[in-house]
Amino acid sequence: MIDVRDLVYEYPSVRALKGVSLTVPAQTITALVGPNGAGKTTLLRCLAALDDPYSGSVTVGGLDTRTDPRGIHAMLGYLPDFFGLYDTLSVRRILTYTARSRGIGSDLASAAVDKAASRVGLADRLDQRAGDLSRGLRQRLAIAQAIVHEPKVLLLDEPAAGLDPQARRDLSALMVSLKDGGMTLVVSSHILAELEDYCSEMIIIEEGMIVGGNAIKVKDVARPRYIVEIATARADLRDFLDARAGVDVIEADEYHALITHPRSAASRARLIRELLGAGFEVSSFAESTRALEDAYFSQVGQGR
Ligand SMILES: Nc1ncnc2c1ncn2[C@@H]1O[C@H](COP(=O)(O)OP(=O)(O)OP(=O)(O)O)[C@@H](O)[C@H]1O
Repeated sequence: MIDVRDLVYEYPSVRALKGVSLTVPAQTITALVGPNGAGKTTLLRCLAALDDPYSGSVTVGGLDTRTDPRGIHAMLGYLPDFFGLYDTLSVRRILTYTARSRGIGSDLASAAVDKAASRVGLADRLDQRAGDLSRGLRQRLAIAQAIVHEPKVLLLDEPAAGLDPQARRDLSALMVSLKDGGMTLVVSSHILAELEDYCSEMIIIEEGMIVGGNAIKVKDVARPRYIVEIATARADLRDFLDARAGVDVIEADEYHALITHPRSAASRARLIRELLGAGFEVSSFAESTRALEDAYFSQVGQGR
């Protein structure tokens, strides 16, 4: 659905994107993560055809951002990291205004408003003033604005920032339901721990480049990640694991290793037996519940 090739973007004083290439499959949720200043917002703005690249190309649904920005605006919704709402207006009026400014005719606007409000769970608040909504509901209203024209692609820049845990959980469920309804979502976030609740791919960006060159599959059900810990240091832990069939070592030091391994109790038991047989004092062998964070921290900062 989205295809980015060798994208370079420059502000007057800084090259913010240094040759980014990526693809985003249709009807998926891709998380865009990385440290402050990595280039996430710049990339999202280029995907949304709001900024023109210095070189390279971006296509969304087969349209090129340079040659058909308006076509892309029609098929795409964008929630910026800082958004404003007309606090004195009702939810209905705000959404109606957005629908009309998106070119939806007056005869269809009311149905579009009702649909967008109900998709984000605001159907019973249409007559409430935006200024009276909680932060979580304001975020939902801003997302409703971004989807009122039923885009195929939705870009969300830090949508979870400042939300409490319940509102973040609701937001995750909302994103999944939008994806299930056919949308393709790209979401930038700093909150790694919750990405696994909703996204299927993670792209790490650092200093304007995609780390590792590829998206990371968030949930690989067949090959989960395990953390192996040993009580006494062994410099050969990585080499030993590397040599085992079916094991991929993501990171390792003398005391622990993060590995991927087939989800089979028998093969896990065999690996533990082999470790013990080779004199490794295994103190723990557990599935990593923070697989994304592990993957993120094993990748970010390596190039420095
Ligand atoms: N309008 C601008 N003018 C000049 N430089 C900018 C501008 N906007 C961003 N930059 C610079 O471009 C780089 C990428 O910024 P960007 O906002 O895309 O990063 P980010 O990953 O979204 O950061 P954050 O997580 O803090 O929002 C940074 O070095 C930033 O200082």
